[in-house]
Amino acid sequence: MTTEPDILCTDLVRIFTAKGVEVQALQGLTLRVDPGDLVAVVGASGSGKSTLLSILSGLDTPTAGSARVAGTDLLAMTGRERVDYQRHTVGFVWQQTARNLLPYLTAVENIYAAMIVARTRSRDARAAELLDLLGIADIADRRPGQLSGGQQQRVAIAVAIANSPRVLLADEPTGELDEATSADVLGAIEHVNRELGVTTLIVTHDPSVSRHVRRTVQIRDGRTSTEVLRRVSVDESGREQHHAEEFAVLDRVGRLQLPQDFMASLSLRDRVRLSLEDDHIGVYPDAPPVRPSDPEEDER
Ligand SMILES: Nc1ncnc2c1ncn2[C@@H]1O[C@H](COP(=O)(O)OP(=O)(O)OP(=O)(O)O)[C@@H](O)[C@H]1O
Repeated sequence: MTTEPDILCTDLVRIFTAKGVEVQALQGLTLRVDPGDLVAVVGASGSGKSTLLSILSGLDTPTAGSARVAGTDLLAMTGRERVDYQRHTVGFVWQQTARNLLPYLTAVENIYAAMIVARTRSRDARAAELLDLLGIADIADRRPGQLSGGQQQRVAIAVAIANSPRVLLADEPTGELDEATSADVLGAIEHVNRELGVTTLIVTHDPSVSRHVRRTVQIRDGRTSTEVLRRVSVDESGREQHHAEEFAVLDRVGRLQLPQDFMASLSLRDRVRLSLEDDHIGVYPDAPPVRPSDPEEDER
């Protein structure tokens, strides 16, 4: 039996029209994230990462395609369902602290505020659990302005998961932090994912995020292009071995993006030759390679 994914985007298209010019921010993006997964979506500026997150968080709707999160069809939500979805099904951590936390409330009051709005019960027990999980009990009574950037993001994570969402979405959660603090905040997200099993998607332009997640999905030109999967195995002498394998993403109709360095090294462009072999598909430059002429062949 296959479980239903917590995030399933199929052929997602988002076109913006600005001053009569159309921009295709997403061009048929396909993405599947299983329950409990921790996935990073990386890509260059303008590749469509924020557009994807706006759709998944219910702030924007796609032009075409389908998107389901934890069983909710994001294209068919009523206004009321959208509010419920944002309060109970997904939690968000944004790059800017001002968007995550209310500046006039303390850390623990911010956590309570999220629970009060969603009418969550057993608030005292939940708040204590979150302070402990995120290691922020000692700063619970400070306001955001009295916290470091890393502490603010830890509080933001606690607020985002206060109502036990199925999915946690983070948009550049380390965008304003230095390297060491970024690693600390990503470690906190990893810890929450492991302890609570909340399905987590982190969108970032920072490739170093891949050290903290099992799966890194690359977006190029509004489509998922490649994926790196990491796993750890233990060898005979008990040593941990880290493995990373890169895959191209194949969509429903068979489209894939070849990695740019592969294309450059074989000068692949416009058109390629394909051949079906027993266990793989060969991709060759359009023009056959020029071989030195065979004298015997020439005589015939
Ligand atoms: N509201 C909008 N109106 C017009 N064009 C938009 C709008 N939002 C995004 N775009 C365009 O869509 C494309 C994808 O933008 P998006 O913000 O999703 O990329 P990104 O990968 O998140 O980039 P960054 O890392 O710089 O935030 C860009 O070309 C952008 O200019």
